Amino acid sequence: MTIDALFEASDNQQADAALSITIARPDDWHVHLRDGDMLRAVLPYTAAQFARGIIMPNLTPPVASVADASAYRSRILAARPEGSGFEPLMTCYLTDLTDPDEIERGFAERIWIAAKLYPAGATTNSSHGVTDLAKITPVLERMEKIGMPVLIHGESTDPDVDIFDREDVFMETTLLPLLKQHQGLKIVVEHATTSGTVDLVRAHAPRMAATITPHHLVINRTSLFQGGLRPHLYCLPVAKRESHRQALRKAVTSGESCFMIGTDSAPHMRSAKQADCCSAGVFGGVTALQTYVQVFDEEDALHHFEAFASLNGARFHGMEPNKSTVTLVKKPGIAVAAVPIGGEDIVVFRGGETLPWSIKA
Ligand SMILES: NC(=O)N[C@@H](CC(=O)O)C(=O)O
Ligand SMILES: [Zn+2]
Ligand SMILES: [Zn+2]
Repeated sequence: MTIDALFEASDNQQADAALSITIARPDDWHVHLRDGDMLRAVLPYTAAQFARGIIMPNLTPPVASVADASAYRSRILAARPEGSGFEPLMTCYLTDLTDPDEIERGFAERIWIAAKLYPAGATTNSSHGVTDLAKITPVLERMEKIGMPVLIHGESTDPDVDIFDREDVFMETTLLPLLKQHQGLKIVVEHATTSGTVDLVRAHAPRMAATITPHHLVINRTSLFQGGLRPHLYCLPVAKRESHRQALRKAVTSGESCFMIGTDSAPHMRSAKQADCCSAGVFGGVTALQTYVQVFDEEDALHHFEAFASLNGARFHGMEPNKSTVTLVKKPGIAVAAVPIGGEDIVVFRGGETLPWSIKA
């Protein structure tokens, strides 16, 4: 990693010094690429930022077998822009009916590298998720045995639990017992949003880790209501109060190896967001690295950026960091405001805004 003053000729031909940082190319350990036209529209943005990505399996129907995952992987590879070496890392969607032998076969054949646990009804396309953890005990035992991580959307699905408490309640009522029951199981808490969650993850590292999104580092729950209701900032888990955002910023910039990038870039058509019942998901893939590096800069922690962005996730998943690099420059840039699909579009998180950091072309 190098942190430098980069000299570039500016418009008026004077040499301006801009802060820059060069790191091993990052990976995105949690991304939704969808399928079909949407896949083809959004993949180039993720492939421009990241070398590899853990692809979420919540399609309809879900990616729940070796054959499904293998076919989906081929569709992603076929949708890559020309010359892109982006590598999709597949996951299996756990259901009440998941077969431990199928799980092991996909892992042994390197078709998938992890399984995704959605409590049924917790989030977008989770209706086929697990209704009761007891139903997948043999699956989790097998995963523990073969060293295959489970990636968890950690929110309680009890309708009586306040939406802002669902993550903490899940950790208390479901994750703690799970940790006890499966003491060797590797667990990633996806899109952590509370101070309680990051503390829990720290306490159980290194077999436990967490992904943290760019949006949860820059918005809090008040942002959702800034001047009116902001559907494009609505995702699950919903953004929490400011003290939690501060705890997340501390966690990612701390240098601790249990925290890694996971954009949770989750595209939905504008019409699905600006609707009577807005779909959950923030499309952050286009501005992810610009946002993350800005946070590290603001927290005076650029020296810890490469660990979070490019090393911690690879180490957790037993992979080498990428050999290629990316350079980010503290030079204002404007990302596209929306990505068109057919006659419609998908609104980009922080798109159209002037961001203080850019990716060097
Ligand atoms: N994060 C979200 O709000 N939505 C995700 C699902 C998920 O990751 O929970 C999606 O698929 O749209
Ligand atoms: Zn989720
Ligand atoms: Zn997600």
